[in-house]
Amino acid sequence: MGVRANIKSHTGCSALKRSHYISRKMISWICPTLAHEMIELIQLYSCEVFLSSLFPLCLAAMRVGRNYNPSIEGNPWLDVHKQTPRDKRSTLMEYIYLESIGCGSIRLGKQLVTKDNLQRLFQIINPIVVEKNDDATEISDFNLLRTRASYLVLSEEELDEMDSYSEEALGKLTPEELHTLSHEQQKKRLIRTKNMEKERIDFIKSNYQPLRPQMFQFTEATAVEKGQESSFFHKETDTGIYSFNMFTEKFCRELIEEVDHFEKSGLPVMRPNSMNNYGVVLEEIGFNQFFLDVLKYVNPFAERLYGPIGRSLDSHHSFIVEYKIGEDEDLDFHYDAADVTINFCLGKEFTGVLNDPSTHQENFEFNHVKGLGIIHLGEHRHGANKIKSGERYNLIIWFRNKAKREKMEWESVCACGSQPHDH
Ligand SMILES: O=C(O)CCC(=O)C(=O)O
Ligand SMILES: [Fe+2]
Repeated sequence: MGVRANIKSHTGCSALKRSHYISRKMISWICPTLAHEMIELIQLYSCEVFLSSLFPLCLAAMRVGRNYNPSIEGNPWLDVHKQTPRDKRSTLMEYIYLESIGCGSIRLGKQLVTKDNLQRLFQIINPIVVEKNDDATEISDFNLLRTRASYLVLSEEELDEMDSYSEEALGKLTPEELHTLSHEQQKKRLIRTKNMEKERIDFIKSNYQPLRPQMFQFTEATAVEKGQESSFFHKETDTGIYSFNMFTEKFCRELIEEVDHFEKSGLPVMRPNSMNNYGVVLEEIGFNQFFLDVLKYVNPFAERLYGPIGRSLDSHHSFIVEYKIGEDEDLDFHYDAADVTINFCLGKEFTGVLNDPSTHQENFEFNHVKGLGIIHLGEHRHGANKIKSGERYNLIIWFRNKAKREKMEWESVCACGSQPHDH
C-alpha cells in the first residue's frame, strides 16, 4: 500500500466513468453488439469450452438479440431488488461483536453467546469476555452484553499475557527476544485460526436451516441466463481486467435472500476479510462445493486470460461484501489474497476503481451494474468508491492455488512489511 497516496479514489461521475457505464450497458443489453463481442471472443480463444458448451448458448443469445429491446428500462437487473427491501441489520438481530487476539472476530446473535459456544467457537477452555477498555473489565453475566458492542474473548493465559507483556515489560526484552516471541505467537495464532474456522463451519452446519437448500448446488442453469446466455469475458483493459455476465438474475436475488436469512439466524458471522466489516463468508455457510464447481467452469478461461496463474487455481475464498451508508461505505486500495478475483455485482448502486499495481498509472473505473462481474488478477490493486445511496451486495470469489497460499501464509509469519488484504 506504500504508493497509495498518489492514487485517489473518484467519487464524481467523470466522462470516463460514463463512457464505461454506457459501454457496459451496450455490451450486456444491446444484443447485436453482444453477438459481435461473442464472435470476437470465440475467434480469439477458440476454446473447447466455448465451442462445446457455450457456443450453442451464444447462438441462442444472438437469436434473442435480434428481437431484444435494448432499452435500459427493460433490463430486469435494474429493478429486481426493489421488491426485496432489506430489513435493518440492527433491528433484525441482537448481534454482539466478539474479537479474539489475532485470530479474527465474529458477529454472534446475543442468544448464542454462552460459555459453551464461546469455548467451541474461540477454541479456548475457559473463555473470558472482557470490555475493550484499558481495564479489560470482565463481563461474567452475558445478559449485560450490549447489542452491537465489541468485546474481547480471551483465555486466562491471554489475560495474564496482557499484564505481563505490558509495554513496560516488552521494553525489557531484547529485539531478538521480541522477534522470537512474536513469531511463536503468530504460529500459534495461525493454527488456532484454522481450528476456529473448522469449528465455526461445523457449528453452522449443524444449526443452519437454509432458506433454499437446493441453491447450494451449482448447475449451469444457475450460471447462465436463458435467452441472455452471455457467459464470456469482455476485455476492459490491457492489464487483465475483463467483465462478464455469468449468474442469473434469479440466482443473484436468491443469494441475497439466503445471505439475509443467514444473518437473521444469529449464527456466527466471520468478517469476510480484514477490511470489510459486513457480509458473509459463503464457504462457511455451505457454498464450498458450489464455488469449486464454479471454478471448474472458470478454469479454462482463467488459463486463457492469465496463463500459468490461471491454470494453477484449485481453491477459493468466497464472500459477500455489503455496503450501506453508516456501515461500510467504501473500500481502501488494496490487493487481494487471491491469485484471480471475480467480483460480481448482485445489486444496488456503486462505482469502483481498479488500479494497476505494476505501473500505478492506470486509472480505470468500472461502474458495477447488477448482474455484471469483473475478473482480475488478485495482485491488481483496486478499491471501492463510496456508496451514494441504498445498499450494494457484491459476490467476491478469490480463486487461489492452495499450496502456494498456505506457503505464503506460513512465510508471512516470518516476513515483515505490508500485508495484502487478507482474511
Ligand atoms: O466492493 C467491491 O466491489 C470490492 C471488494 C473487494 O475488493 C474485496 O473485498 O476484496
Ligand atoms: Fe479486493
